[in-house]
Amino acid sequence: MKAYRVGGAVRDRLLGLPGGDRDWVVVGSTPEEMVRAGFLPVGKDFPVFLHPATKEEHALARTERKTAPGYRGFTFHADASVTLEDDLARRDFTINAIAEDDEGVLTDPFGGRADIEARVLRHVSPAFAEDPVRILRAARFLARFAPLGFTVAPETLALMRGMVAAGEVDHLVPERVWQELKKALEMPRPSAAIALLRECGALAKLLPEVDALYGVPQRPEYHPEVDTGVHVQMVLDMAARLAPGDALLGFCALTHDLGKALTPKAELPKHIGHEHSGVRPLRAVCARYKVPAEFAAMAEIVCREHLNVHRLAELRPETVHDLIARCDGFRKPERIPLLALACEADKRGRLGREEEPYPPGALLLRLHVAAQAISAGHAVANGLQGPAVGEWLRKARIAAIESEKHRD
Ligand SMILES: Nc1ncnc2c1ncn2[C@@H]1O[C@H](COP(=O)(O)OP(=O)(O)OP(=O)(O)O)[C@@H](O)[C@H]1O
Repeated sequence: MKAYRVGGAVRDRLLGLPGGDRDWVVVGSTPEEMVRAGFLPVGKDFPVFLHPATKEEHALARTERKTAPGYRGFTFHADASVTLEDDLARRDFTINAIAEDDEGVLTDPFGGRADIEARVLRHVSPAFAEDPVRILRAARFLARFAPLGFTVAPETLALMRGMVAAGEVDHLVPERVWQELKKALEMPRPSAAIALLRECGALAKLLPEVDALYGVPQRPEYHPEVDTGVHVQMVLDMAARLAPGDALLGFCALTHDLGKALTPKAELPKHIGHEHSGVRPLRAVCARYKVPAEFAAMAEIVCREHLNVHRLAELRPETVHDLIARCDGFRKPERIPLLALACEADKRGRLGREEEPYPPGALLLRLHVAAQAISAGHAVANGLQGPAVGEWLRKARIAAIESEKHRD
């Protein structure tokens, strides 16, 4: 038996990025032999084992055969006769289909190294079209590597378009879409993922609410980029810049303006009430992909409140209090910094406004901290009970917001 490093670890090293030896492929072995050698079996669908000492994943070299539509319709074949090249041939992108042995010798039958140098994401073989998840993986890898100059090979984009046209993405299960989308939102340039999904037609199928934002104009004095889809892409990248790797913020950025696609044509380029009309499509997205509850709740807060936060300095203290209360920001204080960041990303995700400061963000944090410092314990200490506690608390918090607002 012989083990080779494969996949992301080899790719990242060739790109000069840090990363460990995570994944291995084992050639010329059988499951029984792996177990005899002390490896721990972990794979449900195909033979994957953990190294007894390093706990790194070792998969038996395998081939795969498509048996049904969708990403689940595969049968795998793994025995001692499967070669390294066979295994690399079933992988998604050439840059992920390079193996390295213990002496550092590379096996690269599909030109992965050349594509790393040329910064190209290219599919390994036409079998790419058999698994629609790969469309989402392409989007995720582009969101990750676009800052390094990567683009998608034209023939890969054409293949992806063909897959979408053939209805392949209709077979994707929601969990898998969400998992990949969430990962894309953790990457440094999530806009590249959304743009690629749009280019191949997958966005219209998977997230029609987002796709519908392209071509919707906004007032140029507020939005020099004009197009709402372009704005959302800019907000996504600004969010990734403000809080790298934060998918929750990324999801808020992606969905904050969904209401703008619903503005009646006669009202354009104004979008009066979009913060309310956006809630319905947002809920539809969350239901479709079983988005985690806190993602759904936070995205709804950002959708509803972003205009209020932008004009926070003009709001009366009781209005600020009620805004924080609507976010449940006294019981879940971590929501308020996130709201502030999302609103900052919205304001700075505009053409030519990227480096502008965002004073409402810091103000919201200050007012929240001041109000949060007053607790029910203070009311009880003052001898209050029952509903009087809540009333006292609201008044005391409003007063705290007022005095904090006038502090400087
Ligand atoms: N759906 C798929 N189709 C084809 N090959 C795949 C697929 N999923 C994973 N692979 C292969 O398995 C390897 C490991 O997959 P994984 O999802 O861990 O990504 P990775 O390339 O290691 O990147 P990361 O650094 O994000 O882990 C990939 O590099 C690729 O060769």
